[in-house]
Amino acid sequence: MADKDILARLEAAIAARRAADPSSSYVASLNAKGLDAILRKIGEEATETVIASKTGEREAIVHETADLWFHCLVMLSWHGVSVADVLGELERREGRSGIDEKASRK
Ligand SMILES: N=c1c2ncn([C@@H]3O[C@H](COP(=O)(O)OP(=O)(O)OP(=O)(O)O)[C@@H](O)[C@H]3O)c2ncn1[C@@H]1O[C@H](COP(=O)(O)O)[C@@H](O)[C@H]1O
Repeated sequence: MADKDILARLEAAIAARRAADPSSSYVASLNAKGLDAILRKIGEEATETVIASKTGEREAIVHETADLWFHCLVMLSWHGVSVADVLGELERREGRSGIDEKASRK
């Protein structure tokens, strides 16, 4: 079972690598290319996650979802939004049915 603190460690690693040498850091190279490059990768990885899910191959689903989550963390870091902000939003929604939430918006 993986350690749930990996998200916090990965967030710290991404923050630390943003200003590194792009020739030795993928995070730095992506940041150097700019937000559009980060968003393109999220789009690619989201598509690959969908394809993996359609194949039903467990290993591919895990691999592509990890790629997607990683690139979302790079995007959050770009905007200075923390993992805690996103986890806090999920926590805020905890226990409230999506059906009820949607009905309350009408
Ligand atoms: N978790 C990851 C991680 N997941 C995926 N990737 C990289 O994401 C890239 C894009 O994945 P693709 O499958 O699309 O590969 P690709 O087609 O070669 O990529 P492109 O040419 O399209 O950019 C690959 O180079 C992967 O190695 C990651 N790179 C880094 N990390 C973490 O980030 C930390 C800092 O990394 P560096 O900035 O490289 O030091 C690392 O210690 C890791 O913990």
